Amino acid sequence: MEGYLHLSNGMKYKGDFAIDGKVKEVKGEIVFFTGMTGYQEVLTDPSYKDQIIVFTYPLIGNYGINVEDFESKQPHVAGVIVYESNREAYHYQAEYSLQDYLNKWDIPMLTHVDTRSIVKNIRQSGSMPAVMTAEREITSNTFSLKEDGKVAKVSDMNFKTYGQGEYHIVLVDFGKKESMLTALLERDCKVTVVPYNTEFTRIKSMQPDGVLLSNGPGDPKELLGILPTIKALITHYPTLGICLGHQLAALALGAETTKLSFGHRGANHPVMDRKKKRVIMSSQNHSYVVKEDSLSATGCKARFYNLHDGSVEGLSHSIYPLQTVQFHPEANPGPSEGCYIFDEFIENVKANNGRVFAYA
Ligand SMILES: NC(=O)CC[C@H](N)C(=O)O
Repeated sequence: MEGYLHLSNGMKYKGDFAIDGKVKEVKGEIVFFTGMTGYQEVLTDPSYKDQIIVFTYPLIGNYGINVEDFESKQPHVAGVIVYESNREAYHYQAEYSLQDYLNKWDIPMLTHVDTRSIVKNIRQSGSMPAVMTAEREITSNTFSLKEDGKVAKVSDMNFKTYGQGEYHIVLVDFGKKESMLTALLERDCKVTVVPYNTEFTRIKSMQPDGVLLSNGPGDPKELLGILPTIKALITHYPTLGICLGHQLAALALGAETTKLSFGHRGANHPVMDRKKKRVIMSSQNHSYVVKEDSLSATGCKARFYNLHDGSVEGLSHSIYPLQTVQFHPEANPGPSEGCYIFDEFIENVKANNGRVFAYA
């Protein structure tokens, strides 16, 4: 069925909705992902909450959707744009085709649009509001987006403990990917997942050996209210911050964040680790970055850099056992070359030996 993608800069693309019935109109910030595979993990990564995602690889869906590679219980994107999508799934583990899976969750997919042209547009105008609809013409006020409150929508508000490992890690859930939990469970941890707004005293009463601040959707500055808790955690426990968790740790220590024009979303972003003097390929999904020139009074130093644009990709701290990364060391999708960050975190946890420190 004929359909349209409208961008707020005035561009319009005609395509086919991959659905037989009625088309649902959706709007969201439009972003693009450059990996050739990994669409299942992308769709179910809560950091993509309410975004419209363009997959740049021209054939998406050929291995279907399986039950093992979900990063959360449901897809979070508002809509999907691909050049061509397989109607059938060709993989022994496939439980659904991509189209059936998206239909099940009432998420529209527009196909046979010129995805290269869309991406060029996003690269020029930046990520922007977009509308997917059956309507050829829309009014400009259709583009107004409500972008706040996404973390509250995706954070699990229940407290749950997983595993029986030696090290007790509290994972603060801003919209976590399952792979982060798995990475800890594989490293002899018991993990308690707590809601994003859990108070410091409650976490302290759980006697953690370390804290993981997870990834999550939206602008980190929306969460200014919880920065005192983040600072208290960083100054009491070995802490690892990933993506949104990295941005929140930086803000809590007095640094600044800013929004990139069109962000980094893909599975082959080269990152320099200045400590190890090596380059790793990384999986990425973010719009915001920590500003390097805001680090001077924070005690943080940029350890990792993105080799495409020089932006900060991770921090270390001169006093606290704090590590943060903007990229995704848990991979899924993408390379796991950065997974040594989890090993370093566990080393910090071991070295601290259950001590509750309290730096001034
Ligand atoms: N994956 C993430 O945690 C993303 C962090 C933040 N929402 C950003 O876009 O920069």
